[in-house]
Amino acid sequence: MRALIIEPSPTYQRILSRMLDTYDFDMTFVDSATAGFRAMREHHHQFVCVAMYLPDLTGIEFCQHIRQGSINNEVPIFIVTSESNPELLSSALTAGATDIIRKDDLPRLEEALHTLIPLGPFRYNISGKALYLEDSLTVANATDAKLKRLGLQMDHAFSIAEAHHLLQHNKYELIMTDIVLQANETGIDFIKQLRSETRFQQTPILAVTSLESINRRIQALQSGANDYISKPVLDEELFARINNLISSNRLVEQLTRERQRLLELATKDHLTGLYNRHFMGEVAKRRFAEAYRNHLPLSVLVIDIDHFKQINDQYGHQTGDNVLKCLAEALRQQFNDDDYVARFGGEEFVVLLNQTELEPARHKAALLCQTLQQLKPENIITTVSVGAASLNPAQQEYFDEVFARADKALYQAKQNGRNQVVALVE
Ligand SMILES: Nc1nc2c(ncn2[C@@H]2O[C@H](COP(=O)(O)OP(=O)(O)OP(=O)(O)O)[C@@H](O)[C@H]2O)c(=O)[nH]1
Repeated sequence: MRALIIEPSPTYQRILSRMLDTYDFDMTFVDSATAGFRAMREHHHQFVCVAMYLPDLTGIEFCQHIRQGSINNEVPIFIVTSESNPELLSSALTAGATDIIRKDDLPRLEEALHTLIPLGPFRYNISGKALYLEDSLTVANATDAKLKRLGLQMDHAFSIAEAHHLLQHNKYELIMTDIVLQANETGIDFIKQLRSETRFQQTPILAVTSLESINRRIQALQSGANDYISKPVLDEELFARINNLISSNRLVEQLTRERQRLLELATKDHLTGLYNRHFMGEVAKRRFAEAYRNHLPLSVLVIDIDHFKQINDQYGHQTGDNVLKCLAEALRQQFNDDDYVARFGGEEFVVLLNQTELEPARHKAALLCQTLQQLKPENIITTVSVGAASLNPAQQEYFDEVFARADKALYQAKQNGRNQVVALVE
């Protein structure tokens, strides 16, 4: 952040320097209007303090020159003066001074800065990249300079094809597009194309339109632009609109992530990442109603690790946890995406086998027993017992009933010596 202080008095230069030091400004001190103009041509300053009486001009004349010129003509200018003549002070404001700060009331400058800082681009916490589709290099370069001040890097595309090419290789926080382009292309087409792709549905799009074309602006918004800005573009308006777009999008992204995290917490078992018992219950309700309604087969496997207590006792709880995680991963890989695998608690897992009759379910479970026996998680031979049961198409059965039958089958598998499958019809 740069500040320009035009003050002929070394004493006041020192006072202002001390005061502004806390703001981390890059301060330039000069003692005449001529040197002030030169400094403004050399660098972009975020605000200017100018004394009322300078060796070459008055502060009021300095203001007039800046406001009527083309270099940083919207910069906030504070006239710092001991002058109390109301007419003179009023003419300073008319000339374009942002505010008058009396030298016996310098803390007011700090207050003014506090209200000013929210207006400047430096208050925006923006970073990342923007893409600008614009067929004029001059306009693109000018915009690039503005976006840099805001903290955004800009890639420029002359055509829609070029923009798509850049989009394939870069991630953009913001896409800006001019509406009228060359070769019969329009920004409206580009916006529509972007919005038809899932990955760009959330990306903020800012349309740049000419001031008079109200229809174009409406069309841009209807096509999916989030906002528009009219040419000639005012810096502060551009900064504010870009900031709004990017920060709202970040908020949406943050909420989506948070929602996803809460969903995971509510539906997943934290140790294995498999679905938890609660979620399985909810899914099972829907699956059973659907299967019954459409006369589709549905099976349930209840899987329990054999002698898991011994593993814990012999190798410790942490090793026991690792065995659970390893078996859970194997279960996840063993079944289709359409089958739900859940950790029901402790060392017990449940699988909902979609559109599967009892015999294929039993067969899958037998293969699973073999696979897990060979897995040797943590170098420990681990086996499982499995109970299988299926929805009886003759009766309207619910998950609880089929689960109870599979659990009974599991009990029999344990009784029969473990490491085996028992399937129960009734
Ligand atoms: N490491 C670990 N152990 C668990 C966890 N949840 C439950 N257990 C242990 O799992 C063991 C289950 O023991 P039991 O119900 O007696 O069953 P088992 O030793 O597998 O014997 P069978 O089922 O009859 O073959 C207990 O020692 C529990 O402490 C867990 O999250 N991590």
